[in-house]
Amino acid sequence: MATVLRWGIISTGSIAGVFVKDLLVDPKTRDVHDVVHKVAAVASRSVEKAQEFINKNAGGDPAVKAYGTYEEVYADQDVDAIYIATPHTLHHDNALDAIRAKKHVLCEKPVTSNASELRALLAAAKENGVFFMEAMWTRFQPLPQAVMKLLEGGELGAPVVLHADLSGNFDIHNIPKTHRILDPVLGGGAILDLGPYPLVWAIMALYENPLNKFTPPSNISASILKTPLTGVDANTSFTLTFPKIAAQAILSCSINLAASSPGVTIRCEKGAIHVAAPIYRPTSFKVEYFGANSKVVREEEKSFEYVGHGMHFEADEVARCIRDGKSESASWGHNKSLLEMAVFDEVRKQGGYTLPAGVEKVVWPN
Ligand SMILES: NC(=O)C1=CN([C@@H]2O[C@H](COP(=O)(O)OP(=O)(O)OC[C@H]3O[C@@H](n4cnc5c(N)ncnc54)[C@H](OP(=O)(O)O)[C@@H]3O)[C@@H](O)[C@H]2O)C=CC1
Ligand SMILES: O=C1OC[C@@H](O)[C@H](O)[C@H]1O
Repeated sequence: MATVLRWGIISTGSIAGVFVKDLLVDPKTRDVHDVVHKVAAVASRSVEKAQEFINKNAGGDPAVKAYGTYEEVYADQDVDAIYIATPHTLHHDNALDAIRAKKHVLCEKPVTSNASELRALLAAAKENGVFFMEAMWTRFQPLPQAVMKLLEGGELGAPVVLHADLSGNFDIHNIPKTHRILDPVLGGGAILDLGPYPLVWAIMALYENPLNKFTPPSNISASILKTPLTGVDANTSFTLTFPKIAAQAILSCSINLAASSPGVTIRCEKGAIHVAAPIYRPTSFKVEYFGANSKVVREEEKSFEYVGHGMHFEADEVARCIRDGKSESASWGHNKSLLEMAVFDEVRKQGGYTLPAGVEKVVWPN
């Protein structure tokens, strides 16, 4: 018998719609038979919006409850886990409310505004005995897992330099300054919104490399160009050095440029892997194998297809962890989110990007 996980959805924004549609994809289409997902309730700041969202993304299913406050979904006894998809700077408060109501939580990336907020949430999750995970969906998709397996297999030798970029052209001169990508109150800018993706590739390929033994980067160097429109970071680059495996990650993100492809290149001693954009849900990659003098002697292309957008893989992980009584995922556990937030704190510190007073609910260092 498959385990049924009953979800409560917080917010009716664009990614919440994609997530709900993925929850409703039949798990058998991805050869999953042990867990299934049920959308039990949707909460918005307006009950009409919640109902419209259900009509649009869940076929108007009358079994899905529409709420006009987030508190109602936290209190609903028919909800097991909450998916939080509000703007970044609201994640801490929304997740804390859910945790205090003893709900398991899957919280969109970036999990919080800073590492101190995350530490506070993890303490609350422990105290309340609930599962907590950042929605780092890329980590659970088939292609990144195949790339990790290839790197671990050793045929390409050790990874030496990883390049990863995620850019998106948000048309920043023509959108309102209150748009979440531009508004510092909502944690706007490239690093918090797009930065998680180049970073997750560095974590998967370098930090999680078995020879690295989860040794954190010894050095983080960052540079930020802010937009005069609102002062959020428009173009950010950062490098991480992993001394244990003598490897470096060169990472970048921009909100005023289209994505380039390949978005990730992993250069190893005996070959290279090129991952086609978009790096948050890639569907193809190319492997080059080097011969003498590092000349490419063989190339292979791999592609991946599945029904849905790819957010259901992380949802399956949440369902299995909760079924098994776990407090965190082994694949994207608390330490990896903590590393991510520590890197972003450092990048913002070096680049001089501070959020307005009061936006961060717990302020570093704590
Ligand atoms: N995993 C992924 O691929 C993606 C993840 N994300 C992440 O998801 C989060 C939401 O992004 P996205 O869906 O694009 O955002 P949207 O702006 O589309 O939606 C955010 C929703 O949050 C709710 N909300 C609550 N308070 C506020 C507020 N003060 N200002 C604005 N909205 C508010 C609103 O829903 P309501 O009115 O119903 O309460 C709103 O619709 C971000 O943290 C982002 O990083 C975003 C895109 C892709
Ligand atoms: O998570 C995300 O992935 C895709 C981007 O376009 C989006 O802004 C971001 O939040």
